[in-house]
Amino acid sequence: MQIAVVGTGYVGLVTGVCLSEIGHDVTCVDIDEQKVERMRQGLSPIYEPGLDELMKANIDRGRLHFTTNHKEAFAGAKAIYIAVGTPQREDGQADLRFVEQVAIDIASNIENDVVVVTKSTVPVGTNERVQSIVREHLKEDYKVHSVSNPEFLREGSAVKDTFEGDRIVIGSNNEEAAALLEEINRPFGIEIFKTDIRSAEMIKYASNAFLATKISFINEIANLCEKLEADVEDVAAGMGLDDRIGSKFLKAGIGYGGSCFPKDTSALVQIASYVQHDFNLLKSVIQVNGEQQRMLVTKAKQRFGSLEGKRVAMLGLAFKPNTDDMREAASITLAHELVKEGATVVAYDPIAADNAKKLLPSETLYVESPDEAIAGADFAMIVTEWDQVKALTFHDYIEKMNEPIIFDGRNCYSLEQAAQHPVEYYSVGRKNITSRN
Ligand SMILES: NC(=O)C1=CN([C@@H]2O[C@H](COP(=O)(O)OP(=O)(O)OC[C@H]3O[C@@H](n4cnc5c(N)ncnc54)[C@H](O)[C@@H]3O)[C@@H](O)[C@H]2O)C=CC1
Ligand SMILES: O=C(O)[C@H]1O[C@H](OP(=O)(O)OP(=O)(O)OC[C@H]2O[C@@H](n3ccc(=O)[nH]c3=O)[C@H](O)[C@@H]2O)[C@H](O)[C@@H](O)[C@@H]1O
Repeated sequence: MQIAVVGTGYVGLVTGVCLSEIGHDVTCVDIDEQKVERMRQGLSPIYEPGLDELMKANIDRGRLHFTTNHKEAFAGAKAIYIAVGTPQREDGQADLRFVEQVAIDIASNIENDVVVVTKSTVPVGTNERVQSIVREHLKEDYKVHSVSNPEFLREGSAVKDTFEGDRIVIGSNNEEAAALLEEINRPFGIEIFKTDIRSAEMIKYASNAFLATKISFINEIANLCEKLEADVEDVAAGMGLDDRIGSKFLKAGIGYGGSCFPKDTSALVQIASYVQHDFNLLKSVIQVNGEQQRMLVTKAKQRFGSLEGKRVAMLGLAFKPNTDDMREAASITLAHELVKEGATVVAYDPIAADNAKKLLPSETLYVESPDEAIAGADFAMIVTEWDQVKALTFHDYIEKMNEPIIFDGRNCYSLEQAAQHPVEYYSVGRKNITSRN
């Protein structure tokens, strides 16, 4: 089937590429000319394992095209996917400017009936608004129906998640439009869950809010474990054995970052407030996360008193491994706090360093390897659990650092290992190892 995808970020590009892989003829359109030029050559503008190969293969098969021209992209398309950003506005609301612009782009450029599929994460009621905007701006009488088809992929495993997702949600108030979406998605072989438009929109926010809640919950338990001398890794493992709880998303750490949990939790608090609902639970989840993101600096200040003049190895910058995405990464808060306290930050990340340069303090120094980062450092902070970071041994820290003092925000090492070495090791929700001889 002929399909157009508007927006080629993490979601749009992965969606477009995967739809072409299952046999559809896909044209991706973006307003960013440089990006489109790169993609035409088979080069992905984002780091996502497996994406480049699929992109090249489908360009070669003639099933995947890129353009900056909306009319060209929409010509003959039966479905047009909206996958543009819905960033957070200052007041916490989702900014729908880009989605609304695409609705106008669709109305101005289509020359046949279409189903408009919203992949972007949008507040309840937005699909109906998109449909009205398109219909309002149409110059000819084409049939246009909206379908909500929220996306659940994770960055870093986006391609795998698209082919092996747990469900595909189709929210529609029109049977024909829903049937078209089912037909498009059937080759994925993933369970399809059909519902009305508003419930589909809510499923996306509720899912992200629930996962964020799980993370803040385990982080609060971790903070309690530290005070009560329990071990959060064992607590999470013991809890996770209960099927009703499940073991996933119970990893304590320095809080959630990324382009979605922070913005979607704030947006849901705002959505609730429009209907005079005070979403207290979610407000606490957000507050706990803010405190958790600063936790490593709090611990370092407790240990040293002043951080003035300290050289800090910051190991990992991205909000999680396998992505170059720096949006809402804890490293941003941590680096700014460290510089404010008078410390020098020496940062390492295998792929996010270029993106980080726009967000971290200008005083930050960047190095090419974890070894260079820890060389001569007064303490190390593990922010992202990259394999390259986990490959550092306690022997490396002892040999290369000024003092082997490690604040691990991701619980990368076992306490048993730490206890066998003359290091100071502070992790999350576990006892401190401070027996240095
Ligand atoms: N990043 C993620 O892992 C996930 C994101 N989402 C949601 O998907 C949506 C997209 O997110 P990302 O892919 O991260 O966004 P992004 O910000 O990486 O990419 C958006 C793209 O849309 C393009 N664009 C903006 N206006 C346009 C227009 N009028 N015509 C053509 N292109 C236009 C931009 O140039 C940009 O390339 C958001 O609503 C997000 O919440 C949902 C699930 C996962
Ligand atoms: O709406 C979205 O954009 C996406 O948001 C998340 O995906 P993503 O942000 O890519 O990454 P996750 O793997 O969920 O991690 C988010 C953050 O939570 C943290 N996290 C995750 C799991 C955990 O147990 N503990 C924990 O601290 C990670 O370190 C990271 O900072 C969801 O997992 C996706 O289903 C969703 O589609």
